[in-house]
Amino acid sequence: MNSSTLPLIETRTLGRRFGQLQVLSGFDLRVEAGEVLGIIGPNGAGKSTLLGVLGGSIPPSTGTILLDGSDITRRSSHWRARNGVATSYQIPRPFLGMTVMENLMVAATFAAGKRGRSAQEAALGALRLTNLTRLVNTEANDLRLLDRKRLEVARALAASPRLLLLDEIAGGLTESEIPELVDLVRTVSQAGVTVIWIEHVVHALTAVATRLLCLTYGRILAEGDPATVLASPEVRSVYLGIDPDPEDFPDDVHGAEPNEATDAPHA
Ligand SMILES: Nc1ncnc2c1ncn2[C@@H]1O[C@H](COP(=O)(O)OP(=O)(O)OP(=O)(O)O)[C@@H](O)[C@H]1O
Repeated sequence: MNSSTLPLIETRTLGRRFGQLQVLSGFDLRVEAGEVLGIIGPNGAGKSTLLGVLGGSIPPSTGTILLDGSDITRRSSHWRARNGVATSYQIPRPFLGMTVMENLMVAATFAAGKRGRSAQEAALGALRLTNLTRLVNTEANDLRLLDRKRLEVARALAASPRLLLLDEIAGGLTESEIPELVDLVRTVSQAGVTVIWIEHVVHALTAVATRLLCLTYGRILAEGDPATVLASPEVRSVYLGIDPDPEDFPDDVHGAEPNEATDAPHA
């Protein structure tokens, strides 16, 4: 088959069970190169499990994962990091006593398996993309949270990924910092990296996502363009905690956040 017709990543009947709990079930996903796919869903919907399965830290119980058409289901997270799939987590875990550049060199060398000049170029590229050049000699310990988040994304980018998985990276940021984070994700996307971003800060996702998917009980409740997904009665009810009757709630829901009164998550 012509590789240009293949999605960058695809899952077929993916499932993951923890004991008696079926967290993901019959999960089929196709993500094309260049997309920014946003994923929302209530607490416990299976979002982080899905990201872990895609990134290789959680083996699936059933199903298949294809990267560019090749089966990577049994490949480790280490292998995936070196072959185009990188993950950035909510809680930054840099080496606190090292500078920004040292952290990126470690990521490029050990996580990505690059050497010498290639490692240095990857680290410098990640620095530029994440706007951290000004802080190159600052110890991670001294970075404010937003810059630690940048560094976390930069460490993932040092592996030169084609697919970047973002797990609730807006967590802990102030409302005024969110636009900068959105700009960061947009810049990464414009550099040619495909992004899958799980997030509870819905307006951050809608600012940059080309497609939104709402997960509940490990299944797709709705997917499509962000405005349509957020307007869907099921998503309004299950995730946003809004009465599905649009007559009662005519306001635009683009800025809506999950309703804390439901089992929906924190913003
Ligand atoms: N290692 C594990 N062992 C047992 N159960 C787990 C494990 N990891 C996740 N679960 C359970 O699987 C379900 C889905 O968890 P997951 O973290 O994927 O949800 P989520 O949608 O990311 O939730 P949140 O929005 O709260 O982060 C939850 O009920 C969780 O308790």
